[in-house]
Amino acid sequence: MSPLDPQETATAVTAVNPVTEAGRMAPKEYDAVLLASFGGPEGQEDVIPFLRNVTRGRGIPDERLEAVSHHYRANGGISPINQQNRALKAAMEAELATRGIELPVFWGNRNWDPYIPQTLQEMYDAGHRKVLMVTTSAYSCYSSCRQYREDIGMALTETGLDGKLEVDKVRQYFDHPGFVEPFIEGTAAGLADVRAQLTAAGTPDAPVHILFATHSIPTRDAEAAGRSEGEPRHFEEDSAYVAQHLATGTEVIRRVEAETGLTAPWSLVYQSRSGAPHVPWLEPDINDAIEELAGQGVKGVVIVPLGFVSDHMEVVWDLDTEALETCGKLGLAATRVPTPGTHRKFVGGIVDLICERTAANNIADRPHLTKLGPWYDVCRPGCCANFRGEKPTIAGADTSIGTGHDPYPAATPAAADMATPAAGQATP
Ligand SMILES: CC1=C(CCC(=O)O)c2cc3nc(cc4[nH]c(cc5[nH]c(cc1n2)c(C)c5CCC(=O)O)c(CCC(=O)O)c4C)C(CCC(=O)O)=C3C
Ligand SMILES: [Fe+2]
Repeated sequence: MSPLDPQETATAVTAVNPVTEAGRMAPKEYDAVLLASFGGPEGQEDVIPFLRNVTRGRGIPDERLEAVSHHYRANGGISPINQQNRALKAAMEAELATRGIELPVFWGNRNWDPYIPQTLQEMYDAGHRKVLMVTTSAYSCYSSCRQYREDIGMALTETGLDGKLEVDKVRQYFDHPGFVEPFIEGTAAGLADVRAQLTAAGTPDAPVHILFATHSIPTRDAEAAGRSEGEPRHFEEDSAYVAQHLATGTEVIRRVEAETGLTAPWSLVYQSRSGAPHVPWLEPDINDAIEELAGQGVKGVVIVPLGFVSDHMEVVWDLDTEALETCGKLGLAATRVPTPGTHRKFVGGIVDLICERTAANNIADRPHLTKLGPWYDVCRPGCCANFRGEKPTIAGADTSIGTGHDPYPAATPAAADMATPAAGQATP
């Protein structure tokens, strides 16, 4: 339940969507785009240095890192993510050129070459001064939002570019049609595929279940996701991260049924949990959910990697290897739906997200498919908190690094009830 007094909530709800003028930046003449991503190793010799980068500052011994490297080791030490980002960058360049927009795209990673500080330096040396960052993370949480903003803040500090180079970021795009529509297409095709597998097996009417899969995160991070200091709004699920996934999943199901007549019960499940066992992370794990569904008589599963932008290691290993193996072991028909990747609609959507920041527009007109959006250009104070200590951070109301002005009006934004309906959601 919400920590808010229900009465207070009821009177405070002035709009379903709290993203009014607050949290939006004025249009700006950006002169370059930064595609920022996670990065991944490109050979066996990169694996441990990469994992040291991911876990930097936590003093994790190499033996422990070796233990979590098996999926990279099994794939020749190569993560698919860098190739996918090279392809996404090329597709963004082509789409910008088609629209006659002269904005060069640069690429930088948080954890592997090309690293963000060197890319920012390269951008500055090429004469760029106003940079708009697009990240390969769609939702709100520390790992997908604030950590990118911190890494830019630290890169500006370490390169001495703070005050010389402005870096802003596009909003979290979990409910942008460019991100969601490829999943709608994929889920429709996946349902048809699993139904066809069951028909071929002589059980055309057997129960099927849709699993929306996303990265598990510590519950403490989930609770801090998208939540700002002192703002009296709440999410029914106590987490913007969870609420955003449920709202997006709800919309995928609605559209698939409207467009194809196909549907099935669904749930949100989590994958790729790491960290100490006593620290609570979001559950259920996808493999546990699949076992439970099989126990309830489900015969087919459609796995939708709703939390991810490309078919990187967490998708090809944790879903295609582990989760599909779990399905195979239990005799379930199964398929894994593609991520947006370089889908025409996703690339077009990314360019739309860039364009909405360069020209004046009304917030209400910004594309968004759930009542949680459109998300903020500038995070509110404390949003997606880092419990490991403050760092210089861009694109937030609680920082001045990297941006030209404070976009916040004096008045605080109206409170709003951000609870999402989880209609149709079944618990496996
Ligand atoms: C929410 C989220 C996303 C989705 C949003 C987004 O896409 O950004 C994501 C993506 C990714 N996570 C990735 C890889 C890793 N994540 C790790 C560890 C962690 N992730 C976390 C969260 C997330 N992670 C968390 C809370 C941790 C533990 C704490 C920490 O260590 O910060 C570790 C350390 C080893 C381990 O703990 O297993 C690795 C190697 C790769 C690259 C894949 C490739 O190479 O193709 C990608 C795209
Ligand atoms: Fe991760």
